[in-house]
Amino acid sequence: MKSNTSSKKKPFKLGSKARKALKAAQKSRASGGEFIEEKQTKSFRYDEDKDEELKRLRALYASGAVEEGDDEVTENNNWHAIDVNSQFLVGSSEEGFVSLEVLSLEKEGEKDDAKTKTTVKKSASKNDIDDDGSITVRKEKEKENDENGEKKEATKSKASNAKEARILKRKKRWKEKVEEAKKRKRNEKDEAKRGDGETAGGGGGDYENEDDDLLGDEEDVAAWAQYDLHPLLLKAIRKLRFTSPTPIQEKVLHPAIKGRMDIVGAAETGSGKTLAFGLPILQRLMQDKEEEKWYEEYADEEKPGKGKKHLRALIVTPTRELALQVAKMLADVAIYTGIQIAAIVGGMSKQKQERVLKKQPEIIVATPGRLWELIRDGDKHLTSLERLTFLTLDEADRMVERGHFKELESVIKSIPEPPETRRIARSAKLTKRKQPMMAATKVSNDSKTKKGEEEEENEEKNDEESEPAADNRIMARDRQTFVFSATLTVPDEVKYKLDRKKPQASSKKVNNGKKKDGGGSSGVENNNGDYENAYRLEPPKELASTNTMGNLMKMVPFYGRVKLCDVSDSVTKKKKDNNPDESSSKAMITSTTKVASKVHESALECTDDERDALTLYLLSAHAGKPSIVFVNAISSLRRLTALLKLMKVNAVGLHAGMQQRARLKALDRFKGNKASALIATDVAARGLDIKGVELVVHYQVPRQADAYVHRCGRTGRANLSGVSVALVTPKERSRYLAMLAAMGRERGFRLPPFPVAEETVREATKRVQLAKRLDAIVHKNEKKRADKAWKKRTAEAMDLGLDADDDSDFDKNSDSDDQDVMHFSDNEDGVQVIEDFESYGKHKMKKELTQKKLEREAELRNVTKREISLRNELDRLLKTPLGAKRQSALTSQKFPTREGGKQFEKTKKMSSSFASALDVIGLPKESSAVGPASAGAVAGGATGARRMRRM
Ligand SMILES: Nc1ncnc2c1ncn2[C@@H]1O[C@H](COP(=O)(O)OP(=O)(O)OP(=O)(O)O)[C@@H](O)[C@H]1O
Repeated sequence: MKSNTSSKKKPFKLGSKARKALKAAQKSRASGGEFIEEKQTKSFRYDEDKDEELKRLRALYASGAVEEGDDEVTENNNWHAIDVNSQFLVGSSEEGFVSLEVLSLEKEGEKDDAKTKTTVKKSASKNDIDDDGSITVRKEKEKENDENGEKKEATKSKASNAKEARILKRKKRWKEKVEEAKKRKRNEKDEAKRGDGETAGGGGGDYENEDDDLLGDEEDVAAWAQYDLHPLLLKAIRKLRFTSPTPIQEKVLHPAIKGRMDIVGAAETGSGKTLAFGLPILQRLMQDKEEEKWYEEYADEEKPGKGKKHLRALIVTPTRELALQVAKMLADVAIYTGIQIAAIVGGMSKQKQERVLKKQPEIIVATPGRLWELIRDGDKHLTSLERLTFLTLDEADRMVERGHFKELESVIKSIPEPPETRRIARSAKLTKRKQPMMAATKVSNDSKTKKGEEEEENEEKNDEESEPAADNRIMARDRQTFVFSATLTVPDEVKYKLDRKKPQASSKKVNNGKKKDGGGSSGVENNNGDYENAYRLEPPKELASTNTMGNLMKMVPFYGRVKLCDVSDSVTKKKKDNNPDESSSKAMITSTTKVASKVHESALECTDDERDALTLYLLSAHAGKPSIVFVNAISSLRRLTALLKLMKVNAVGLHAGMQQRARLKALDRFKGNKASALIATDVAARGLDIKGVELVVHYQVPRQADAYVHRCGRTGRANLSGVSVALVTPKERSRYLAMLAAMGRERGFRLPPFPVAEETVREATKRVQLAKRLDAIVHKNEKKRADKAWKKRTAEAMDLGLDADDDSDFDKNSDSDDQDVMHFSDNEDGVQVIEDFESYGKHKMKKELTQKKLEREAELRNVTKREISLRNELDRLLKTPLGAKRQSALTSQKFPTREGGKQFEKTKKMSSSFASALDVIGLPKESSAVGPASAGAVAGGATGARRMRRM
């Protein structure tokens, strides 16, 4: 519809409502209308053909991209769609003026015949609609006092009231529908999540139709804008409430996403490394999806490899639980994208995992053992790695340890070299061009949103021609390698490889179409400060066979420029600051071990016997909240867990010797607050992200400093505080000191002592002693019961035909008896056979067993009595909470270092932050109080501070 040209314009006075209306009309004018004045009526003639926004909306609708309820797509500054159906697009303005637009829209093809009709109406209660498509702006009737005008107003207002009522009714209906649809979508999503435990990942990537309640407030994720992340990733980030990137993410995302560089990254535990390598992967996959769409829409040819789902990213982690956690984290971020992520770990059904692999997930997070097993078995998805774009080693330093290295090496060897591609910014451009669709919420009234195809083609040509040299001219292998850990060391021999003067053999520079051999660094490196640590590594010709970190670094194929990202706030960094001449690469990533800054470390000197009591003391002080106790051996774990359970501590064990199902169940119980203490070996030391853990106890000093750092890292994560307490016996002292030295701590540095109430510790000791006695009996009885069951089964298998009574004889047979009777060995088939049985004779055996019957039954009865009485005694003690009877501070007899404390000035220096950290873990105020008075006994008298002997 063409606009009427304006008649002469007269100045007029408007009320506040009308002024508002006028403002809106003027805005609309900018998008294609014209303000006119007719008699007493000030009208805005609306020329919809000139309205770019309207055109865009119509095109969206015609293409089927917009459906009812998709107001997120059609929203703009002036108004947003409130209803879309086959006939009408109804919009309302936030300004309150253009309250309604009824646009009849045609599907493509019908365009020529159908007429588009637009009616825009005043928003105030007395709105006017002009059938010719004009917006009418009126002065308020009372103020105008024009008779004719009044008459007109009256008529119009009647008509408009009726219409308004209809519109309101329609609005209401629409709102209900939208709510219903949203609810349905949410339910569907929840169900999909519950139902598909095998592969995690987003649900379809149809972002135009996504639930819109998460979009809108761009402020929440504004800090991420610099990385041009795909809107669906941003949407998930916003949902996760990650308002800004963490330091390691800040450092990594630019070079990894925009520079497509390889990354060697070190950052303290709990600092968000998973997303530092996860986001570049997801972003690239989304870019590729956009590119595929572009090919579909614009290009004559099909995108190479289209239709096939390839494995695009392989992430290897040292433990199964970590693999599952990483997969879950990525799935959370990929929730809206349709990207499929699967975890392939040992201890779970291989068949099930093969089924998962048949779905061809784009991202796999795996442990090396099972991964190699499946590759060796020739799994199709895992052996078609020609499009593998990302190889990530999480906790890389752990990979070089025993048990992982060989398998990892085999996996890496099995990955073919990636194809060489020209690195161009095309995908980025495509993404940019498609952004209006993806981020339609951000679309402004900019009239450039839609371009003719010809125009686009030209633009693309120009783009490519005018592409910045650095982006357009590098031939690069299309694979990025990420190596991450909190405790990463790159030895000098490997750093030598990072010599910037060595160009990568497979890299070629393309300069204005002419290929040149890469010579020197100048052309290769980006002068942008972001990439100041950019290096190229030669891909290794021979893979290393010995398991050192250096060899891992040699074994890992770096095909592109490598960026070293170290935000571990290391000692070596300080060294670097003092020596600015030193190459940054050489100074960084040498920081082996650094405990996360939010973890308050402490130590407690104790004897072997005291370990259990102190552990009980610490767990009780922190009762009800999740704590982790790390032990060095499975046997210690079993004993301690049983002991704690007897003392009514809700403890659960986790170690590598457990069935995978039991491992996951234990972890689930702990995560779900069904157990308050996790007793674990170092299998749980790395990577596990368990919310709310505030206390980590090192029951024994770990064998390596990096294990200590990772153990500590289970608390103090994501900017929260936590406390670590290392129990150190005299025997462990040298290991403890070596550990401090390995962490770069100054000579003479000791961890601050953890203050304890000695009297309470003694109370704990009493309970522990009782529990130990009880445990010994329970253990013995359990063993007997197990023996009994086993012997019964064996006897049945031998067809001895024992009486019911005879069963008890087996109960009471000692191990030595058993050995006299039978000898078991494995035959070649692994089947147990009984040797010497025939020679012994069934009859003789039966008789012998019967003779011992009475005597052993009596013994069993006694044992049971003892067990019951011990249980009762312990129960009596446990009725009073630990520490409730504490009255005065006493010093330890065994540890002069814990007495008086005058000579231990360090305690005085214990920071107030440590004191408050103790508060965090719930220690009573006086026990956590530190300062001069706490040197032995704090005022109030209840606390004796244990402290480490100066060594
Ligand atoms: N940008 C962010 N903002 C807020 N929280 C974040 C952000 N990125 C990650 N997190 C959260 O921080 C926690 C730790 O992240 P992550 O597990 O990736 O740490 P990590 O550095 O890998 O730790 P570790 O070295 O122990 O494996 C997680 O709970 C994660 O959800």
